[in-house]
Amino acid sequence: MSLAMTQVLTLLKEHHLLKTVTGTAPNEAFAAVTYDSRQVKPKTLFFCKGNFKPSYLTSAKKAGATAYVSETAYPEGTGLTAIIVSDVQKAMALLGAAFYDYPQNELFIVAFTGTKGKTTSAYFTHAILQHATNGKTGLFSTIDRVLGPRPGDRFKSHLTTPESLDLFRDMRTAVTNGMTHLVMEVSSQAYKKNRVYGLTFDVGIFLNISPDHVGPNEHPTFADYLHCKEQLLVNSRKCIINAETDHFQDVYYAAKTSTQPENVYLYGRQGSVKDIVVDVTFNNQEETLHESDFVVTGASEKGTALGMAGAYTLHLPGDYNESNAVSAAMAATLAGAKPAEIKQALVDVHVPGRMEMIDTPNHGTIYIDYAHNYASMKALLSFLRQQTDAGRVIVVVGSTGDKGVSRRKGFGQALSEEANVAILTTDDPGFEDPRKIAQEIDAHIDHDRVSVQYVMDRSQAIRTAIEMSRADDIVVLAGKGEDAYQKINGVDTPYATDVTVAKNVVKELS
Ligand SMILES: CC(=O)N[C@H]1[C@@H](OP(=O)(O)OP(=O)(O)OC[C@H]2O[C@@H](n3ccc(=O)[nH]c3=O)[C@H](O)[C@@H]2O)O[C@H](CO)[C@@H](O)[C@@H]1O[C@H](C)C(=O)N[C@@H](C)C(=O)N[C@H](CCC(=O)O)C(=O)O
Ligand SMILES: Nc1ncnc2c1ncn2[C@@H]1O[C@H](COP(=O)(O)OP(=O)(O)OP(=O)(O)O)[C@@H](O)[C@H]1O
Repeated sequence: MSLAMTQVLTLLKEHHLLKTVTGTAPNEAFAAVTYDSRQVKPKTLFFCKGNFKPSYLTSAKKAGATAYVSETAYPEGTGLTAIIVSDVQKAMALLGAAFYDYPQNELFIVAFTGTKGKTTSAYFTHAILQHATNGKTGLFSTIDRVLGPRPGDRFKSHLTTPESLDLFRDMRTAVTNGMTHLVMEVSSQAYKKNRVYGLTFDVGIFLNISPDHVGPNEHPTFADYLHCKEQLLVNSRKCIINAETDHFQDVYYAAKTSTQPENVYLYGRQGSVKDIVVDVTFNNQEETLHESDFVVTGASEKGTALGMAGAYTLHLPGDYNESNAVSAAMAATLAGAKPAEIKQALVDVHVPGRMEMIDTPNHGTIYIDYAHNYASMKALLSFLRQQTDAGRVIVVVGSTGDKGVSRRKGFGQALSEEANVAILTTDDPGFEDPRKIAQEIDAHIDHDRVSVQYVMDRSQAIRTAIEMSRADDIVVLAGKGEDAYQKINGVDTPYATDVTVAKNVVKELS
């Protein structure tokens, strides 16, 4: 991979990003691109972005960078070519795509956005397309990135949507490894920070939106959050929209600004959307705590033409997971999958930390789930409550520190509406006091309906919940999924995972 200076300047000029350039050498070319001084090699084009310190540029220069792209010129960069731009994140995305030689042109890309269900739906779609493409589908999810067929091609993700340079690098690796398709999650932050600037997706799916991610390090307002999410549809060739989403009209309008209506597909649960003509509907046939059977119907000419009508079984409980599965099936169909491949994948699929279930001989049934805001907690608990006749719903939950402060009120509300017992505990407290966070959740709990305990050691909280449960109770371990750490004072402190802790307790008790 390489990039010539002439190409850099042409691209930046074409996109009206170039402000000034000083010290260009004739025929200058780059052998590497990075935004991290610790990764610099000789002939690197270095990007100064975010919470950048000028000393990083000094380090980059020492390590062999020959030019830097930045919104400000730095004295520490004297001797390097200084490419000053109006938006470094956009510049980075454009130049990253060029450096890695536009890998997106060699992949069919399906991208999901939504407040809830991105990871689950991406996993479903990936599972279907793995069948359809004979193992040639990559995955960029919050949990992990899959760039090829070997175990070494799968690694943990740091961000839901990677920085643009990492994104294009990983796409290129996926192509080199023989991948023809890619399923990815696109967070609102990805658009806010221009990580996917310039990228057009083959299919973009909008799952839902609810209040979340508004705060100092994320979005200033809900309107900004919605706007960023809508950009996925503006930048997709074909769009799929959940007609049940809040702000549907805004979202549909955004899709139609750049996509012909015949390439916009709407879906919804039968009877749940009024005044909207959907293309695909689905209807539950049977739902248990283990799986659900549902039927998909083409509700318009366009929806029928997809050819995916029929009965499906999903081996993951939760009525909202049926909706996720339908979005995945539609996206996979547009990517070339057949109903038989969809059916097989939905039976086999496993999504780590989402609705994992542990049966106990004498205590309640335990669910480990990643629910970590009002919408997901409400969806999860109301589903489980409908499934249990006599038993109690016992929930172990905390809320993250330093971000998502509104989630604390949301948890209090959802617990008041659906739970019998809340064990408040620790969940990635960051630089905050976990007990204080728990008190903020507690302030919104209706104590006439819910009995509350504070057990700040998360493993101990899980033990308390399981020990107190009776056979017909449901125990929910919420918010951490399969996270194997707790973020405490800036350090990822190892944690055994909710699943492991729960399994150990169950073993001891049986
Ligand atoms: C607000 C935001 O987008 N922050 C991201 C951003 O931070 P930043 O650019 O300020 O980077 P930084 O780590 O502070 O460092 C500044 C720069 O100095 C460089 N550096 C640093 C040290 C050094 O020795 N040398 C050096 O050159 C760094 O590489 C970086 O380029 O770039 C970093 C990677 O370069 C990300 O890790 C970081 O995400 C933070 C950790 C984060 O938590 N982001 C969240 C809000 C996020 O993006 N979440 C969404 C999901 C949200 C959802 O669920 O919808 C996501 O897509 O993951
Ligand atoms: N369609 C949905 N509607 C409401 N809640 C959902 C939906 N899908 C999943 N959930 C709930 O949200 C939790 C997180 O799901 P998932 O990881 O798939 O979403 P996500 O969009 O990737 O979330 P995040 O952005 O927080 O990583 C699940 O564990 C479940 O409790």
